[in-house]
Amino acid sequence: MNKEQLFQIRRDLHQIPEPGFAEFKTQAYLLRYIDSLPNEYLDVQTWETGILVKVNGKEGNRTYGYRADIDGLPIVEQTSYQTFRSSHPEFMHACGHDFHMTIALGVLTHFASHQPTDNLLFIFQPAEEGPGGALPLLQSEEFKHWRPDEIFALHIAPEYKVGQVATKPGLLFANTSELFIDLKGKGGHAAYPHTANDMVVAASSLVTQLQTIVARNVDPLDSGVVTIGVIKGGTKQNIIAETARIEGTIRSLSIESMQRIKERVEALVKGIEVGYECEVTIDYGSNYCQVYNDEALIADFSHYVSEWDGIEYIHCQEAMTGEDFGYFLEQIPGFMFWLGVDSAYGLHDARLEPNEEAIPLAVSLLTDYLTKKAAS
Ligand SMILES: CC(=O)N[C@@H](CCC[C@H](N)C(=O)O)C(=O)O
Repeated sequence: MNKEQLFQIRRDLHQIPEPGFAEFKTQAYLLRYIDSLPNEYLDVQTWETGILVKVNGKEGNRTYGYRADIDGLPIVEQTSYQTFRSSHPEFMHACGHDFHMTIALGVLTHFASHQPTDNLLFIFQPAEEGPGGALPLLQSEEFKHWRPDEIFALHIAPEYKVGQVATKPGLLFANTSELFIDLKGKGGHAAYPHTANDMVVAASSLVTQLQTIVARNVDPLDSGVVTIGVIKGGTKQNIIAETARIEGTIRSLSIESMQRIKERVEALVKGIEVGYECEVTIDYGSNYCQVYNDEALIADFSHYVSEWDGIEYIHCQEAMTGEDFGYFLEQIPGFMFWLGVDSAYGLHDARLEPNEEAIPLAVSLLTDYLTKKAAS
């Protein structure tokens, strides 16, 4: 498959970003492409809006899994793309899942006509950005039936150059928990604040207090994040808001800090209830466990990458990003790595423009890596 074909696939997918578990057009596109491949060695199953493709090896003693996530983000695209901008105005592939899928299809295309010795499993997984497709997929009969012995995945990294690959043994990504807080008070006329109970004021105070948790309650030698991405409340400038909602995410490197942060959120919320005479409910949404790379497999992969012409291997630090791929790694030995795509704008930025040259490079690297793995 040449690089223009890969770029075209990426651009097609870029135009149809969809929410988690609603990746209908994406699934249809992927299935159409997979159906067009030689199918002598392939078996295909769908699971929800995801797809599992098994390449049956000549001997098939082991199975190596490669996972690509397929959902988009609720971001209004602001890239300079003229011809392949998102056709879903409120959604964008701003986390590189269009790259992840294209690379998986590129590698799959090779193995559809070059039968490996062992089996390969390509996993197109929904809902990585939330509520999380990995855990229910792992529990599904479809996955159990083809469960791999080893598994890996990549994530694009705007901060690295094309040709750089970065990862580390052990902890790579943080534990995460979503955070949704609903506040209910008493609405009223803007001119009579003493008769009402203003949830805009209560929510504002809570957001400020939440920012003290990492600074004052998390061990400075550990790491934590409390980010509030959304604050909503009120209906009109001269009406006191009866309700407000705060949406955010909590991150920690250790499980103990996650527990501690949640205890502090709950304590601060109790204070708001008393102080502002309102009712507050907390919902932690979906939680992802850490991404923990298998040490022996990273030693093997880093050695392999370092020997590969045109790729620089970087031993990176852990990051506070989250990934439900961590659930695969809890059960199956494997690893995740960053793939450099050299964008001036980062992940979850409406202007993210990853360099497409990273796609053919990753396809060659992984095709070669899997050829060696599945033949050894
Ligand atoms: C790689 C990446 O950006 N992953 C997302 C995962 C989201 C987890 C969950 N929805 C949350 O917000 O806690 C990330 O934001 O790190």
